[in-house]
Amino acid sequence: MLLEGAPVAKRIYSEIKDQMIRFEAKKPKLVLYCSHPDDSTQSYMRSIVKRGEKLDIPVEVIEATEKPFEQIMQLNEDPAVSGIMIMHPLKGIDEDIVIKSISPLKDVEGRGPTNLGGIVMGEGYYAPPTAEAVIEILKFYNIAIRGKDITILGRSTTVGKPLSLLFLKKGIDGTVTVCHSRTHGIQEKSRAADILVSAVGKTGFVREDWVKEGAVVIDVGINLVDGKIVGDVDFENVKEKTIAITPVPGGVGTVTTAILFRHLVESFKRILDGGI
Ligand SMILES: Nc1nc(=O)c2c([nH]1)NC[C@@H]1CN(c3ccc(C(=O)N[C@@H](CCC(=O)O)C(=O)O)cc3)C=[N+]21
Repeated sequence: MLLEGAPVAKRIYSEIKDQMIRFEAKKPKLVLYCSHPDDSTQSYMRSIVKRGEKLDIPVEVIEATEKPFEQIMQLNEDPAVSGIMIMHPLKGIDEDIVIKSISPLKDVEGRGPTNLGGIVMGEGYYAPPTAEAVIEILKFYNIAIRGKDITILGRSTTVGKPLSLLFLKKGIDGTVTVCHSRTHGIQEKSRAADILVSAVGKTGFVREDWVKEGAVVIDVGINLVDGKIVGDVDFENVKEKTIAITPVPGGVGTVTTAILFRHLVESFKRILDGGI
């Protein structure tokens, strides 16, 4: 089975549109805060802006000045702003400090300590959209997670670490192994997985001999090769061994953007309800 992101994203966007109707004239706004964005960041920003146009949701790009802290405080206090994304990397600015200064209510990418900590406690506002997209896809296609052996390749703050905690949540109940560059026997640990998630950022990282027969493979990798997007998984060879696999492009990435906008609308509702 090919786990395409489009039908998952479509359902999320239709839920968003239903909610937008109820808001009438009022609208959420997303701010993309950047400093000299690189090619890959610019391409992501363009695709978010385009999606905003489709949904009739304003997306504003703001360039960092020499006073980032003041800028973020102003965005935190502005009731017209529902969500703030700090585009990575922020060149010439300490990104960690800027991230920590976003109001947790507007941190729609779940990058700050309050939202990240919330995942451990099981009651966070926003989990990182890419991590959430993985769970969303598995649920959409009715792939059982409870009690399964899951191996995650990569321990990033945006995917590997938060995703491991989402898999551990009560009601999801996976058993997780997280591998990284210092892991011994990474191939064996990958081969042991019922569900293998790759979030490494290296083309061709997962080969067919890394995958158990009948496994589910989720490719989170977004690698630019000759201007084209390619995942971490050697798709053509690996797919023969799987019962289900995500394509790149058209898989997890498609759902990520949808979840980002879902968080934005949630934030808008919270702020309307006086949650700010
Ligand atoms: N705060 C922050 N969050 C990020 O998530 C983030 C970032 N900064 N900085 C840059 C990197 C790079 N990145 C991309 C994501 C999607 C595409 C992309 O091309 N996506 C396709 C779909 C890809 C697919 O279908 O798999 C699209 O949106 O149409 C490119 C690049 C995000 N990043």
